[in-house]
Amino acid sequence: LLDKMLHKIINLTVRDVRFPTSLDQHGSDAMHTDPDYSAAYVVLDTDSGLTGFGLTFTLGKGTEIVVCAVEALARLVVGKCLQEIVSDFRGFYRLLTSDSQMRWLGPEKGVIHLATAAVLNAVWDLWARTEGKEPKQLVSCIDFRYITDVLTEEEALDLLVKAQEEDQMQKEGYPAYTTSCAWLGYPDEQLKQLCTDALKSGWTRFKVKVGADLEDDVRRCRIIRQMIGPDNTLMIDANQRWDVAEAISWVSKLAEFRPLWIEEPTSPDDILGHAAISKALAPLGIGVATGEQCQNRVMFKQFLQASALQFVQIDSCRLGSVNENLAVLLMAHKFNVPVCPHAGGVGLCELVQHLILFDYICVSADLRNRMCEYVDHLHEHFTCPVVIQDAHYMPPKDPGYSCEMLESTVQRHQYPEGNVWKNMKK
Ligand SMILES: C[C@H](O)[C@@H](O)CC(=O)C(=O)O
Ligand SMILES: [Mg+2]
Repeated sequence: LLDKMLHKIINLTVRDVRFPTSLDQHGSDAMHTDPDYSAAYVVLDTDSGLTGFGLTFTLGKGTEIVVCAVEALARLVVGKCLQEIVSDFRGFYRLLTSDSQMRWLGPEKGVIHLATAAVLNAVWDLWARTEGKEPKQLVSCIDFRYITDVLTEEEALDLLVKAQEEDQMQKEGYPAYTTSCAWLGYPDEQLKQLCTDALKSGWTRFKVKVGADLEDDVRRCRIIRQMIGPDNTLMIDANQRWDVAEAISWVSKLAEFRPLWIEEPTSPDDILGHAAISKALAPLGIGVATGEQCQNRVMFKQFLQASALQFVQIDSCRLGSVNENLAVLLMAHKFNVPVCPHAGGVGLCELVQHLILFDYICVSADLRNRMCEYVDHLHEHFTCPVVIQDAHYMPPKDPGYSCEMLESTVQRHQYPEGNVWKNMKK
């Protein structure tokens, strides 16, 4: 019955929801030393009673700006029927990203693109609650504008129908790595304890934050490499801290710990810089990973064309939702570069698990050098939190895009009026 309904969107609400994670240094890195994991949280109500939930991730301050941007987009959404949107999803994506006045705020980058992600994530959630999708329908969601020189609609369809590997995911899940042991602000004792716990729970892949102080990095990488042993996997993440030459020399000094990748060594916009770093570090067996702050599919296209990354880190809230991430997954496949999604934030694990499962089942059918990030924070605030078993993401069972928060959480954490914030000086 739900499939037959038009689901007219009659209301969009957006709220500023913040979690005081900085108090415990969760999520801290060399550039973001005190993040309060936060979200602009969108709810779409329809006349049928079906509700869609979406969010985009922020670090606390400034979430109110994203909320304003979502409010500015609301008039393009409210009054539309879900069927009308999804029957020309590419057109709807363009409507949001190419409004002739608002596109000046981007286009397809920055706050306005984060807002687009929040709204479109809610639309995908709504759609996912109603029905299954065919490859052709999915390809029709992608805006190929600016990327047809590397990927056409026909090619995309061809790539999509080839892979079909669902059973293995249902049984074993998708491999994950953890970042939660080694945020930059954690003292060594905490790092050791978390690492011990993680090893006991079956984790074999670990990411460490680096980039603030070389001596600290050497000490922390030594601790973690000793604890995890020679066969487990280590990655390092500098969150854009260095210039190009500095990145090369700093990472060379950490090469003895055999990191698989250095993540975000320099400005996320510096494609040629990443290419130079990739070239310099290749002989050391260290790849470059980036993407969590890569603005759009066009940047990803150029990163791939320039061989500037060896691991594509898509982000469910930075790009224009599933629509734009589909384009990136397909381009990465074409360039034979593995996708390892970013998930360090609130709700990102919940969202991105869908994208990486889709990538495996419908695009890549390949697990070599592939894993999805996991962070162990704030899952209890979601109605359908991720399920991790033996360091693998198990496929979600509930319909939707998994980012509905408990209403009690939203009320308590709403900024600045929720109880969590009312009495806190921030
Ligand atoms: C500020 C965030 O926690 C960031 O450090 C996350 C990140 O870089 C990652 O998970 O990777
Ligand atoms: Mg990172």
